[in-house]
Amino acid sequence: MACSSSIIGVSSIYPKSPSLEQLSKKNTPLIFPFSSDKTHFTSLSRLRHSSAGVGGGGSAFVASVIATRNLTEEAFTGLGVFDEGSSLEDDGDVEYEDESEFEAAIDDGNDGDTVGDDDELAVTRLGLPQRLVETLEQRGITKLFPIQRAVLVPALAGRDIIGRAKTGTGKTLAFAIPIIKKVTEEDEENRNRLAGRLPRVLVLAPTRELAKQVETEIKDSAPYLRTVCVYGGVSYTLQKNQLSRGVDIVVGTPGRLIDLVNSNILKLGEVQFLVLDEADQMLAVGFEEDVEIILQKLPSKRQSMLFSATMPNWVQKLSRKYLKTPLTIDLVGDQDEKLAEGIKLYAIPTTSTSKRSMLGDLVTVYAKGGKTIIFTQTKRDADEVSLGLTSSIASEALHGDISQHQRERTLNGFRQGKFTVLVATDVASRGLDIPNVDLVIHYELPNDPETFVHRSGRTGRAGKEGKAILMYTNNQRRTVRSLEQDVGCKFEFIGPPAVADVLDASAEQVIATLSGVHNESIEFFTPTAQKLIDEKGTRALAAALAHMSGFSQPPSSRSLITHEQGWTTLQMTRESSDSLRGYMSARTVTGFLSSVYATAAGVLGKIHVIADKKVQGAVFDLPEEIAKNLLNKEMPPGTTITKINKLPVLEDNSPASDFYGRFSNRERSSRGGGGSRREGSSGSRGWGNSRFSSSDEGDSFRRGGRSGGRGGGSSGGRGGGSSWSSGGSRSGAGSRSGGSDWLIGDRRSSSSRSPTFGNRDR
Ligand SMILES: Nc1ncnc2c1ncn2[C@@H]1O[C@H](COP(=O)(O)OP(=O)(O)OP(=O)(O)O)[C@@H](O)[C@H]1O
Repeated sequence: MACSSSIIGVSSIYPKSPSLEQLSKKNTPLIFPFSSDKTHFTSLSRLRHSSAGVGGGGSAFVASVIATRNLTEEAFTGLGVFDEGSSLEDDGDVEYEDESEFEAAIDDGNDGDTVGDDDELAVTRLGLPQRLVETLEQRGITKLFPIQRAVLVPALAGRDIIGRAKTGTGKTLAFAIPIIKKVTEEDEENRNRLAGRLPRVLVLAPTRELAKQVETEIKDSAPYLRTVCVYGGVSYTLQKNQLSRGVDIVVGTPGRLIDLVNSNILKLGEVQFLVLDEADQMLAVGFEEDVEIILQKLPSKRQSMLFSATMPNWVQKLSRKYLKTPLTIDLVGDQDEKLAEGIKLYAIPTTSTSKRSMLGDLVTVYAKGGKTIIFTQTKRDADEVSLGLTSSIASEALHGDISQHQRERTLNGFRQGKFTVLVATDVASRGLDIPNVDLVIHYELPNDPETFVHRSGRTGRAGKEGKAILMYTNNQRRTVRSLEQDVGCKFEFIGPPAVADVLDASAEQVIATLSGVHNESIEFFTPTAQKLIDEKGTRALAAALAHMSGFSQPPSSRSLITHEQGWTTLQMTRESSDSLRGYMSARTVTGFLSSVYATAAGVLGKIHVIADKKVQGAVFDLPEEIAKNLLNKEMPPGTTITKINKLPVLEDNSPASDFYGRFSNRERSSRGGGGSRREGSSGSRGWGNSRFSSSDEGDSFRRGGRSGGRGGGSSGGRGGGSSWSSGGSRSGAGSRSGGSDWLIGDRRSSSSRSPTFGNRDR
């Protein structure tokens, strides 16, 4: 089987596209080493034809022009017009001493005719079948995204491909477009293809939701082809009938596919194209055995494409065994930044009591009425968080204990905007494409950086903007910093939303809600409204707005530290000339309060010292009334006490810790939960190791249980898969394993059921 492979590095796109002919030559080792230390819009890579390569020796240079840091027009610059006639040899055997020399040559040589030409990505200019172009355009897809452009030429040339790109950058169409083109053209040549035809394309996806999504994307792009989606949890009969009527493309999860093959309902003998989507996730949900069984049943003469966020050992083995001289197209590579651009990241310190109470306010202020996905670690938390929110914001839970039918209804309802907050376990973190999700909240730290990337990637898709908020507890601070390093991102550290911001955002949302009220209803209420305005003026409308926002009662004060209602956070600072200058501590605050207002000292809540060494100060909580009294007292000269709306940066006096979500190895081992069906032995917290996702997904639903079975088949130490690309900050301790709540039985959530902020009564 195949042994050598070729790599197209970070967004390696050519000033002149390699020709179909060239890319179809299976032994051409096209090596595009990508540099990690450069802006990828300008970084260049050297292409060196090995002696075994076509074109016989010599060397040429090829630009690695773009990065998928974002999907701006700039990102597309330099892709070059799709040109089947051009070839790498056209660049000649010119040696350049360094990249800048080559860059200059590229600039000179291009004369602006290939670089930066918007039209070069236009779907109308790619030689695609007219029917496909029309449906793509109807869907608003007029230009290819980078991964699609990068895959198109080699895929059309028949190359096997391993692909990787950031979340939401269009990987589905990257494989779908060339396959649809080929299948469509084959049909145009052979108009007598019989009804009852056997599938020519097989797409494997790790979850039902993903399989359905891929099916939809393909059906929407090529409604004239027969595409059937098969997955467990629903009746065979419909799928059987659909298959028996003849099919071009089958998309499915491995478990149900095997069942259909074994019962002779699905025949794979004519499959020409295989796609393995989210291959590493197949491993994480225990599908490796099933996948291999299916691959062994496929005709050996076929084209295969494999998309995977990481390359754990199993995926590497799979590609070596079942792919022929694959071309690797890696648009992420060693880039520091693993997240799709356009996602603004926030981190907020919380406690187990405050996190739930501030959730509603975070959604109100940061999503502003748009769609939000909240990720929890456990199904129980997903249920509880959703239930807790529902009193103020319409929300639904999504996890593996919910029936397939209900899961589909929930997802559809969320897509259609029937409710705005989805609370999900990591079942929804991979691949789900829900348009216009404005906000992702990590209610708990993910189990590893990669889960963080996938969860966050549910927003900011297809070049749009989005926000993600990470909730963490004080002793997870170090992990948050590690996450920044691992993912190559920067968090803006925020505090709980201020009352004024929540009120403003609520009012804005109410205004948006009002614009959706039907005219007939408005007419019905107009006489009463007129009467109220005559009697009370604008206060009548203000009262209605307050009530609709959930604030019939005045918002009560709450702590900026714990978010608890009825508390006020005050700040105490001392002038440096003060005779007591020196280190400010909790004891200093208590002592001071005892001397000026003993009652306050007796009921003091949390105290934190301000981190800035230039400021001698601390913040502390007092019950609302006591705080008011204290503020009315005269202070000794040099000391100031004020009410604050935003926390300053505080000293971290908690013990350092370094672990990811609750079920990262490290934490779970401390609770002795070693009985996971998937024990990750990989030594890295980072990218590229075997993944043992916390996902409670996959056909574990289908099989009605999660014990043993295939997941546990390969015992113990499966880890240590080599990372996808070397270098970077990938080391670290404690890869997670397992992590779904079946591992911990009936653990109760530690979160309290504290009400949401203020006296919201919705
Ligand atoms: N060329 C394009 N122009 C406009 N929209 C596009 C284009 N290609 C894909 N899209 C849209 O972008 C969205 C994201 O695509 P897709 O789900 O394939 O991303 P992905 O890379 O597979 O993401 P993930 O890694 O999260 O699974 C989809 O809604 C898709 O329809």
